[in-house]
Amino acid sequence: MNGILIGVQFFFSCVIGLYFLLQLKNTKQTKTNICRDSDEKYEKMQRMRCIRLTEPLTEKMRPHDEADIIGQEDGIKALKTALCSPNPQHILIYGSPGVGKTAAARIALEMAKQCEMSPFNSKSKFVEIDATTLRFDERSVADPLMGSVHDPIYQGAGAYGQAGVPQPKPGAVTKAHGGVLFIDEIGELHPIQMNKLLKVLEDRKVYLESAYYSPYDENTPTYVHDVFKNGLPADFRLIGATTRSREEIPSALRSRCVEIFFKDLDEEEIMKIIDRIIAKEHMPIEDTAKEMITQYAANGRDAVSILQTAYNKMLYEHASTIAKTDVEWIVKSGGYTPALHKKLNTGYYIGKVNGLGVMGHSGGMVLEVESIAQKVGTGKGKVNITGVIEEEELKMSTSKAKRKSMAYSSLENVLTLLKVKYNVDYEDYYIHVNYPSGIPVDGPSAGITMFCSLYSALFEEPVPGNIAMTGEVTINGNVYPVGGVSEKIRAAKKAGARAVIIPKENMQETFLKEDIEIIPVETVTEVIEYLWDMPITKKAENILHA
Ligand SMILES: Nc1ncnc2c1ncn2[C@@H]1O[C@H](COP(=O)(O)OP(=O)(O)OP(=O)(O)O)[C@@H](O)[C@H]1O
Repeated sequence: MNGILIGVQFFFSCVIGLYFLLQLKNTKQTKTNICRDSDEKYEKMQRMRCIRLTEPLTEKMRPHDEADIIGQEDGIKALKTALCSPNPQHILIYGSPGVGKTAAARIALEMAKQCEMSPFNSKSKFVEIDATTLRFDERSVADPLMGSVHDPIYQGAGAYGQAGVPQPKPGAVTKAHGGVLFIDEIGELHPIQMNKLLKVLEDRKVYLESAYYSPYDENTPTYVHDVFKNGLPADFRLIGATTRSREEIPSALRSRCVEIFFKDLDEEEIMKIIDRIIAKEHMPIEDTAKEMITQYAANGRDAVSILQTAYNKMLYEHASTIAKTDVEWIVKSGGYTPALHKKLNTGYYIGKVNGLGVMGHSGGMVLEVESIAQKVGTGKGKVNITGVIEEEELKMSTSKAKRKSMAYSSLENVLTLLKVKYNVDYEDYYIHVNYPSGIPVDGPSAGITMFCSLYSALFEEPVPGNIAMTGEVTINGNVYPVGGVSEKIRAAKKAGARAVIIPKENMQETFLKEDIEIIPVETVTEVIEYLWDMPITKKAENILHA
């Protein structure tokens, strides 16, 4: 009996021994396979690292210091003011694509690092992230912005996974600790991500959560306990860039940031960007080709890209210089459209006046208005207006409302003013006011232009073609202040205006240094006196009773 038992025991011992021997062999085999696979992949990666294409021109020509950024002097000054101080502020940059927002933000941090009183130092990082690539994940399994926790259920057989310990993964807010977090297209952040970001800006740390974490678990390393107890550090300054308008950005974010506007680049500025590249890269190019690029490039990135294609074409065709025909071919095949830059002329026109407007990020622009007025008999008149927005939809937090466009209301105000103060009964006239630019006009600032245009048409008073104006007109003939006057003055100057009429309340000391005559006015009477150099009532009476 004993012999049988010993035999059975021996048999099972052999089976168990064999089992473990096989397991050991398998493990060794798997390890060998993994090592072989890893070696092959490592070698492949090293081979890939040896392959390098040449650096694209856009990378090579990335601005490296303040002087390299063209046309954004005001924006850079504002960035420096906000960042180079003992107490740097969060910043929001508005502007069209490719006008230097990212480049300026990078340079601003470098400048702040040189600043003695700045809390930034040589180790301060610039962490760049694009909000359009940040997917919102309700379970926060992977959150590259805030950071996430890899719970044991997702970790598989890793060391933390086997020990059942949740593993914190820092996000961009922690990686940017002590430096700048740059979020491109910040307006595209999901509202929940935006709220989380606002909380981090306030706490200057980020708290992570996990159902797998237990403060009493002795297996959990001290680092993980510390993260769950005290949060991950996230003390950074935010620079958000957006191509959206101010109204589209949540006010909670805006109120925590300094808002800076980057303007669109004009032909002269695009030319400076081109000249900088040509000088650095020693590119041979015809002057007419350069001029054509400035007409078609909507921003700095476009200019660099057109130039690079033209240069490649020249090399490919073994030509000796970039010709205008090369650029013509590129703009045609690339579907580029030319930018319209209105130039004023010095003639005198009846019914034609230069107004000024502000469009999105493009800054100020000259908007022409033309009017005709024909007497058609008592009560037989008609008033037409074209080229303006007729109706506007207003979105309020709880409801939507429609209202007549401000340009429409301006026309009604002007007609009332002409009737009451200047005895012009518009019901007796066929009147047509037109904004020919193709850009729908809205806003009260069209008032003064409409008034002068109609006045000129009614009283046949020619208006100088090199004067521009902006201002709201009331039914009593007062000129009220409007927005965007600095941009409008800049646009008038660029268009070659001799003088700009603005509301007196908008007048600033800095305008006196501008290389253009600024005429501040409080009433339309002052405008008329300036334009036609004689007291209005007398002249109007002369014409009306002729
Ligand atoms: N104002 C400028 N001065 C000089 N170069 C510029 C300017 N704007 C753009 N560029 C050129 O275009 C490239 C792209 O600019 P950048 O990425 O800074 O633009 P951005 O405004 O951040 O655009 P996006 O909103 O598309 O990210 C730069 O590397 C530079 O070569």
